[in-house]
Amino acid sequence: MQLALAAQMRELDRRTIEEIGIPGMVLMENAGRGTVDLMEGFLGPVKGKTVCIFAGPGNNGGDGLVIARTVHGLGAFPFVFFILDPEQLQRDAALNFAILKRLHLPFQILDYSEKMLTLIDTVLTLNRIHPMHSLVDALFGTGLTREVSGPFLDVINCINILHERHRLPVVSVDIPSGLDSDTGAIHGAAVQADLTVTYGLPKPGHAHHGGPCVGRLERVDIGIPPKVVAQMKLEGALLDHDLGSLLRHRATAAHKGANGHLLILAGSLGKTGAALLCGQGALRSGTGLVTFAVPGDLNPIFETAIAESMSLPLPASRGRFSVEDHGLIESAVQGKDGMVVGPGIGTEETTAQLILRLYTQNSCAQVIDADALNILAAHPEMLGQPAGPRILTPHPGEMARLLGCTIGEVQTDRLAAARRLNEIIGTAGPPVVTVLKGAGTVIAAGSGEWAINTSGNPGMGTGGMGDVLAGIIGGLLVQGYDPWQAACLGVYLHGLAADRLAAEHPYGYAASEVAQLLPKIIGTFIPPSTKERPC
Ligand SMILES: NC(=O)C1=CN([C@@H]2O[C@H](COP(=O)(O)OP(=O)(O)OC[C@H]3O[C@@H](n4cnc5c(N)ncnc54)[C@H](O)[C@@H]3O)[C@@H](O)[C@H]2O)[C@H](O)CC1
Ligand SMILES: [K+]
Repeated sequence: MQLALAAQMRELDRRTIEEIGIPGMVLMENAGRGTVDLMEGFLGPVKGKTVCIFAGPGNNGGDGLVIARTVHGLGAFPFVFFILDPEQLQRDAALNFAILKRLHLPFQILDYSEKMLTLIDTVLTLNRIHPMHSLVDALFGTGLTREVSGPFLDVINCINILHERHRLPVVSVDIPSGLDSDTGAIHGAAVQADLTVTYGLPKPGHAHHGGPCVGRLERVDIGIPPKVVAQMKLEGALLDHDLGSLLRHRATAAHKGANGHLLILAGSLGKTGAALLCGQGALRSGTGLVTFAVPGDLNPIFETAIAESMSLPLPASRGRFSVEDHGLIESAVQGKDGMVVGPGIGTEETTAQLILRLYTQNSCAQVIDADALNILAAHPEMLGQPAGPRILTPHPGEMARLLGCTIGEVQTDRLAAARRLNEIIGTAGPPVVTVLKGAGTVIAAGSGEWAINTSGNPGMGTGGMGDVLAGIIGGLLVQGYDPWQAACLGVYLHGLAADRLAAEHPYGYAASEVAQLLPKIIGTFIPPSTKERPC
């Protein structure tokens, strides 16, 4: 499913209205009526119930007025709270306010002196007269431009009190008010919705940071012609179930050599587990062959740990990787289809020199994770010299070190952070993809595409989860998926496996279980392969 930034949504509106000729009132009418259909589908019929609409100063408020009129037509009792003087409303919203007045639908203007308790009492009184169907948050949509304050802040807090303390259902129009539709940042306070109904296309703010305010997300087609959307060449997308169509099922005659060979440079004394989890992720993603290049003294561990893999002991590396083994690794890379570099390797100087040489001299596609990222962060001058395709998989802390900023700055606009790293590495050279992990993992390609993941859950915040992800992405890479596809599929499938485990084990699960479950998750996307008839 494509995603639209606020500015892109406004441009879609403009083209639809000015170039195609569909009036904005039609779009607003479709938005409001479509929202009521979904409200009834989610919360039951509105007939005989109260619906309180909180209307803001723009078109989001205008949508709320269409909703008020629509539920009234269905036998409900709408009550509109305006936060600012509705006589100031413009264009389509003003037209809908004029209609509301002609229909004598009840409304109240919450002047600045209004105390939250008065508003709460009013709503609870209405709830006693006709039971509340829902509170409709039509304060702000894609037009939010700054911190909410004053009466808007009071009303958002009031809606959340009515939601949390009095259990009144909340429906947000287009996006929960207070949430930035582009970045998912909360500007002061945000409505906690049970249902969010968005228009045209979903926005990044619905998915960033896992969308905790959004509740269930539904979409209304308000009549923007597909041709107008296609002409916009939107680059953003949600990673969702549609992604499964990328997965290829194996030809019956496939053999291990056909499914790629991955070289993993990971592990050091006391951190061999990270390497093994990475290998598990790769093998369970369907990789044909996995070879661990490991410090020689640690090789006995790898000889027995994963029967399906091979290991290459590095003689000069004792307990950690050494640059003296660079030549041996370069020859080991021959015949491999990709590498994963980083899990558990540490950041000793000799290891750092090795990683920097591989990054700037080796043209094989590399997934760069964990300490390899920290090594690059310590040598930012090298970032712009990738010798081949690079997929970087930082968490917010590693990203902050790579960009030389704070974690807070990374989290304020996660898409911008991922794109910034791609720019530093260079978007005109070998393909680069940045995966900024976390709730609502963001993936950005140097070529411009970007995506936000919809799978995953807080249970993933445990050791080894990133190691498994790096292995999955590396495993998909060597099976022939391009860096963008490997990153998107790896992130989505990794989160999906974790969601399945969270459902079965709410108290937690281990990273190795995510790797174990992967084949089953992949299998849900692949039709049972039709067995080729033996000739
Ligand atoms: N194609 C579509 O998606 C359609 C969307 N519709 C709805 O229109 C809104 C966007 O409307 P807009 O008037 O641009 O902005 P908002 O209503 O979101 O914001 C109102 C207004 O408020 C001012 N403002 C911004 N931030 C603050 C703040 N912190 N405090 C106070 N005031 C603030 C600013 O001037 C804004 O303009 C979209 O979300 C949909 O709900 C159409 O109805 C149908 C087509
Ligand atoms: K809203």
